[in-house]
Amino acid sequence: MKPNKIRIIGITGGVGSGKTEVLSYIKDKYNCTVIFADEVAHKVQEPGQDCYGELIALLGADVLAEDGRIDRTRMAEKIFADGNLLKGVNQIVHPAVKRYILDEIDREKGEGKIDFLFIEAALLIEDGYVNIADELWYVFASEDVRRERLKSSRSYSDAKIDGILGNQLSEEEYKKHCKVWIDNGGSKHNTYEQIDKKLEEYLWQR
Ligand SMILES: CC(C)(COP(=O)(O)OP(=O)(O)OC[C@H]1O[C@@H](n2cnc3c(N)ncnc32)[C@H](O)[C@@H]1O)[C@@H](O)C(=O)NCCC(=O)NCCS
Ligand SMILES: Nc1ncnc2c1ncn2[C@@H]1O[C@H](COP(=O)(O)OP(=O)(O)OP(=O)(O)O)[C@@H](O)[C@H]1O
Repeated sequence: MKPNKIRIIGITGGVGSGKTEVLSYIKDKYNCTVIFADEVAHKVQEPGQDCYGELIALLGADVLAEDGRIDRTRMAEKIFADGNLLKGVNQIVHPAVKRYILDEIDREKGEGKIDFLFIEAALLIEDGYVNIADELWYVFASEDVRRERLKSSRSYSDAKIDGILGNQLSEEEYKKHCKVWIDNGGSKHNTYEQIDKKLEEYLWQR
């Protein structure tokens, strides 16, 4: 039997738009692999991994927690308030994340067992994943809705949300680059219906 051709789909959207929520539904229902760029970014920052030393050299030893790991809250406070530091961090972390993801894609293509491979990242467009994925999906909800969800579920402060939002693309930019738009401003059920419609269509076309 011919191995499946895997469709590679990048999922993007602003902070709190529902990317993780969308993917946890997809992961349970479809024959796919999901890679979360944030998780990979955290992995490559662990002691002993590629980016650890370089990040401390850039940010200072005061970002370290007592156990020697990088304290994410302290790191976020620093980098989302200082564009140059954010740029420096991105230059260190993003190439390592991309290497990891490209290796995973190669591995999955070699095995040929899944129908879809999803890559979730807030920064897919900025980081050139446009060429890596077969297509990009944009998950969106209004800023007010996202702010409310982030405050209640993650206790993010307004200042933290503002800092992150200020470093992300505008709605128009996201929409321009993404072929599929998923409106997650309503109920989860409504969002799931949009996803099923799209993915079932792809499975039928195979
Ligand atoms: C700054 C860090 C330590 C904050 O960690 P924390 O656990 O508090 O938040 P978390 O990782 O969940 O990020 C919250 C959200 O902020 C946004 N965000 C994260 N990094 C960035 C960035 N470099 N630029 C713009 N938005 C970002 C994303 O929407 C993300 O989901 C962490 O985000 C990080 O390591 N960022 C640098 C690596 C990176 O660029 N990751 C993004 C995907 S490659
Ligand atoms: N349709 C929805 N209705 C109600 N709550 C939702 C809905 N979609 C997502 N949420 C909740 O909103 C919060 C943010 O969603 P989620 O974590 O999926 O966003 P994200 O885009 O992955 O965020 P980040 O950019 O930080 O990675 C979560 O607590 C999630 O459970």
